[in-house]
Amino acid sequence: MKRAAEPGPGLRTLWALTWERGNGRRRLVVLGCLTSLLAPVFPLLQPLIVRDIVEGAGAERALLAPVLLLAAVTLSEAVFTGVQVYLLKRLAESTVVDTRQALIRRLLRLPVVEYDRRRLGDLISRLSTDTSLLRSVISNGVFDIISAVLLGAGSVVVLAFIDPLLLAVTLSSVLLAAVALWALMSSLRRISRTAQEHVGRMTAEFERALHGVRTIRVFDATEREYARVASRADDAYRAGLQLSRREAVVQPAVTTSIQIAIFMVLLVGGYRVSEGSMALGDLVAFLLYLFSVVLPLNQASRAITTVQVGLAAIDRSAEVLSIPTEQEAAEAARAAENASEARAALAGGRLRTAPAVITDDPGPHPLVEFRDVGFRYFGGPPVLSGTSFTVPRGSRTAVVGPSGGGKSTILALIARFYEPGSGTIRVDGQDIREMSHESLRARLSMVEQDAPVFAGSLRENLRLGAPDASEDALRSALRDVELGALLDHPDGLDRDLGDAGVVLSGGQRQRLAWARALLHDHELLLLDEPTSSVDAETEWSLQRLLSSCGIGTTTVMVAHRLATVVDSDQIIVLDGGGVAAVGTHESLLRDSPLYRTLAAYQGLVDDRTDPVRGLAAEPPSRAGAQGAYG
Ligand SMILES: Nc1ncnc2c1ncn2[C@@H]1O[C@H](COP(=O)(O)OP(=O)(O)OP(=O)(O)O)[C@@H](O)[C@H]1O
Repeated sequence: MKRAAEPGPGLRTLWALTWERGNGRRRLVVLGCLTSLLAPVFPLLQPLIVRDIVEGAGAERALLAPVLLLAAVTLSEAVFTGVQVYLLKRLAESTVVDTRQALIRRLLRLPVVEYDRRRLGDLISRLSTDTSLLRSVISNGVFDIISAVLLGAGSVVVLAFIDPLLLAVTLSSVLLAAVALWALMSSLRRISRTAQEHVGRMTAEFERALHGVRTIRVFDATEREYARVASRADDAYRAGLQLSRREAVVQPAVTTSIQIAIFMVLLVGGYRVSEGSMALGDLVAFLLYLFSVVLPLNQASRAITTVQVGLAAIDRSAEVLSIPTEQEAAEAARAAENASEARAALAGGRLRTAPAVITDDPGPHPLVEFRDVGFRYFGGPPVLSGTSFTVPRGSRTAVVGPSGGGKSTILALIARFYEPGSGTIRVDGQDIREMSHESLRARLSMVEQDAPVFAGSLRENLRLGAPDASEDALRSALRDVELGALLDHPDGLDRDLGDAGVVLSGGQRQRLAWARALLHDHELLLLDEPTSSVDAETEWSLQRLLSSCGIGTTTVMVAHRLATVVDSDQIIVLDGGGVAAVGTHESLLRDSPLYRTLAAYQGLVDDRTDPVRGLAAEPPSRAGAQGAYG
């Protein structure tokens, strides 16, 4: 993996972002280049005209023509600069918006494991802060450097014609400035990248603090959280200081060497004019050209800073843009697997011609099938190993077991948020790796454990998975989940639910998630503890709703409270990363010691011993009480 502060291929990415990705922008890039090439023409012409005027005044020639020419050139330069600024700003804005959209597109499509691994605040800062820096690279950076280099080079050529000796004197001190600039350039990008990474971490810490602001208040942790975020701000400040120290050395070095160059020209040139070996007009022109050499140096030093800071930001954007999307990662994995299968087949003397279609049993397929599935989260211990079970079509299947046993993981694997490490998952007889994520998910609906509600209106939340649902359908879905009272609010479906649905209670949020899931067309409903935040009465009505969901709907429900799943068609008991037992409530009570223990702990049966684990022989008698087993 690339080291954090290592400069990446920023210029190449900049080229890709401005040119390769934007057909409509190419015209702007060409015009930007042309204007940058032409911009030095004006300051190169002006000193020549001034020299004519000075010499004409000395020789008492008519001055009107050169003065008018000077005025025309100066005016044209002003207009030209206006056009150039507009073109470059437009190019910059258009590149920034495209890059932002590309980042958003990718950031919303990364494999779920990437969100687990990364800090969300850092991803957000790449989208906001880093793309803003990209703007200045284009509008004030790269093209300024082109103009400055051309103007400097052009001036040097003209200076060589006017007075080579004076030029040699000048260049010796300008060289000092160039060396100082080079020194600045080499370290700037690395330090900028570090500074931007610190800003990313600061944003991530801040996002964490805002996310849990109530918990932080209750635990009186505001000061400590402030210290965490502030220390990240301090890190960014220190990197900024490092940058400033370098600039503090380089900027005066550049300015001083420029001053020395001017003094030298005045001294040597003045002396030569006084002794008659140089015309006054030449000295004036020389001085003006000298400004054309040294001013671009200053301009270049600012532009180089901008470009280096911006390139560091582009590196960070490029890093995100190079992460494969969920679909790309799956395709790459599939291609690698096919290649290795083909190699193995070739080595064995046969070549597979078609993907293996899996049908051990010719009868109707179960809707979901896990066969020997093994899975571990990135870098973690195994969560599932050799897990096999089937979910018959139209059935209500429950998954129960100890907390942390992998119940939610099973739902995440069915929804293909993660790829299994081994084994196969099939939906409707087809290996889900052979399906696109979209086509798989088009068959699913889900109520997640923490039932996220999105900032926005009630209507927007309901329409998330059913954008075409009618108003009546939305209202009736709300009534189905006992949320009809929300419609009494004066804003009705337009009611704003606040950030993460803060205006709703926990139970209301969960019921809203139910309504959203039911509105989305689905064959398979995945429910992850979908009644954990609702009262007993609502729980009962949601269960009834589930029963009346319609023939053809298959549900897989993770549950802690066994009371909610006793009438399931089958209950899968997970333990130790595998399936400990499968059956109905009654058969499991009879055959599965673990299930009997869970049921006893929740007061569903009167079994006062724990035959499996030898735990306390007195489980809480309260129905629904939850202990170590959920
Ligand atoms: N995104 C993740 N990254 C790393 N490890 C994870 C992740 N999600 C879950 N785990 C780990 O995987 C294991 C199984 O988690 P999972 O959420 O599937 O259990 P569960 O049976 O649903 O638990 P609970 O009943 O408490 O909700 C746990 O040890 C958990 O720490």
